Amino acid sequence: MTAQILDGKATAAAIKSELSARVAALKERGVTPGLGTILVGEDPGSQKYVAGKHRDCAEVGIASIQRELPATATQEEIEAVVRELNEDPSCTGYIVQLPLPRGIDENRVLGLMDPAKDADGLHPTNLGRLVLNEPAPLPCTPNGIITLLRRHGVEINGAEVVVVGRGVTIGRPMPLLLTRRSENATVTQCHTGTRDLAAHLRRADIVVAAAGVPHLIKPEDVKPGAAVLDVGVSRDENGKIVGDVHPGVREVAGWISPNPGGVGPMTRALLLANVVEAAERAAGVADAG
Ligand SMILES: Nc1nc(=O)c2c([nH]1)NC[C@@H]1CN(c3ccc(C(=O)N[C@@H](CCC(=O)O)C(=O)O)cc3)C=[N+]21
Repeated sequence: MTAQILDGKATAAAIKSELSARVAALKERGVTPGLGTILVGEDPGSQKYVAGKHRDCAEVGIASIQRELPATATQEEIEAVVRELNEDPSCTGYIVQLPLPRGIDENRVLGLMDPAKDADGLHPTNLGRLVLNEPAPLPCTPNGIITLLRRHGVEINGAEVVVVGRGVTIGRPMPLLLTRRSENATVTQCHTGTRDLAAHLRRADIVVAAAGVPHLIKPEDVKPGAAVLDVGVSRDENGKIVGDVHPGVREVAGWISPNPGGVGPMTRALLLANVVEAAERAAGVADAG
């Protein structure tokens, strides 16, 4: 038995086509959603991700606002661009591409963003709203993972989920989404301090592997039929993506997300969804999430 594929590329394409229709409806009311990106430094990976986000925008009719600063930019220079996008009415949502260069206080920069324009769902106010069960833009990767599972009919309600990793973009918010009443999963969070990762993995119906450790999840540790989401992005010596999930897991799991082609495209699609939703809310469109 080989696992069925959680096809992030196809699912993201479907979401983008739904978003295109919502963008067209906004434009008829005279509103064009605009996504801003703030990129600091010349990291080729980050440049590639940001370029991908603007390509997605063009696809669904969202305007692109790109701000680039050199790696030597100061805290004040970065904060000035944040203030500029807060004030810019054509920018309905934006992200600060992470990580920022060493020496920059990342949390301070994120805290200065207008929470109503936070397309990543990582502003402290929005993370707080999530904890308090109040409506807020949702963190894109965790939201993408849940959307990917739902659209493939994988049962989340009552499932035992193991999240591996405790990073701010995935590991920490993922359990917050999964334990909402609408998801109703039981979550175990594992991390580098976990004594016996394999013991937890063996009981999991769903594994979210977001540790950034190549091939951490081994076939012998996965429960047959489980859904396994490979979120890790490491690179081998040729620059090829190596995920957190060992290729042998395909023979044991019931569902697996390829990497690339799984969670990455979903992250980008749900980012666009946050931008469209924020523009709808600002335009007073009912039912904006
Ligand atoms: N403020 C902020 N928000 C982010 O969402 C954010 C960030 N900073 N910093 C970096 C990470 C990384 N990230 C990716 C998104 C999509 C793909 C993606 O679409 N990947 C393609 C393949 C790309 C390739 O081949 O390199 C795929 O998985 O199929 C990858 C990585 C968003 N991040």
